[in-house]
Amino acid sequence: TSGSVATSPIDSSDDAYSIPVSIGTPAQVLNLDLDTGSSDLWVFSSLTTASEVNGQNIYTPSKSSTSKLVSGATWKVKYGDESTSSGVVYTDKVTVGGITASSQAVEVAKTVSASFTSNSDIDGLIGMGFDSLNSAKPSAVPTFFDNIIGNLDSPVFTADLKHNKAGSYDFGVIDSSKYTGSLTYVAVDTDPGYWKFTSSGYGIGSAAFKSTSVVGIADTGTTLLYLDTAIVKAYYATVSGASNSATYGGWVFKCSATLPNFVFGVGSAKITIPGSYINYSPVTTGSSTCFGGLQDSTDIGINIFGDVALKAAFVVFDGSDTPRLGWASK
Ligand SMILES: Cc1nn(C)c(C)c1CC(=O)Nc1ccccn1
Repeated sequence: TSGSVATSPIDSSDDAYSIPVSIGTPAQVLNLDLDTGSSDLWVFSSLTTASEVNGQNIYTPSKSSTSKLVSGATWKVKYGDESTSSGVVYTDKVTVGGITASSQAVEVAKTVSASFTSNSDIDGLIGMGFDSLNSAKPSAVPTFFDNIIGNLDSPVFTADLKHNKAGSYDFGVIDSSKYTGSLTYVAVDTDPGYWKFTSSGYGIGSAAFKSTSVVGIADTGTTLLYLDTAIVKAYYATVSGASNSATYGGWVFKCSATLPNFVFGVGSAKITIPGSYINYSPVTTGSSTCFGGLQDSTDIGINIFGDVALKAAFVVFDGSDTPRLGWASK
């Protein structure tokens, strides 16, 4: 089988991209953030502390004839930005893009942290990382990709994220109409569980491409592009008035600034991120100071090719016995 689901940015800053996911019988449709940087499928639910629910769609297991409690199982996930959620585990039927996992572990939240409560556009996450990142106890539960991969025509899913418009995630098929040129594949290191790869270098504006290994993760669940200090400083050195602001916790500049393109290498291929994608958003609504879409990864401890980078490319997440990433321009 193969399938495709539209994915839409949740706001004008492309802060996250959601997909409709059907859970249970009859179907309860929730808008989940497909996240290649984590491996828990968790949802706002009828069990979530009422004061922590703020407009999200919820999954009510008791209303589904196919839900089953996984006795004794709990989960607690903590993301790099310190956001958290935790709860218990059910299995139920889950359908994405016409593809069904008949007994998918659905991690039902009993509590979520403030940043999830305040985002009414996201009803949970669907993790598409490797099982080692799954937080369920006493044992990890399989991801949606784990559960469908054996039925897919090809053991892959692809990401075609776009700026300010709907894109798509495809499962089991590589749609060559969605990219230009050819795909360049690079090896993935699945330790500790991310889609971790090595970029072959970078270029800033019209400057010469710098061949250098940049290890990072392809992470659809992270908004921005986070890279090493030297690269980030070199980039913002070309933006007059840019500064690394303690107030705002990162690089800022005048919203009227013209930003250079940023190129990153994948093998011999090059992906160009338009400078406009790096003008992420005003620091506060209406401000003339804007926060950069490229930020320093030092405090994170790993480079993250988040949505700012991914939306400039067509990306194949190849889950074959030797996982790899395919990259193409579009
Ligand atoms: C690792 C990291 N440090 N910092 C500052 C950020 C933003 C990250 C990435 C991150 O937290 N991503 C995330 C958050 C919630 C849900 C899914 N992914």
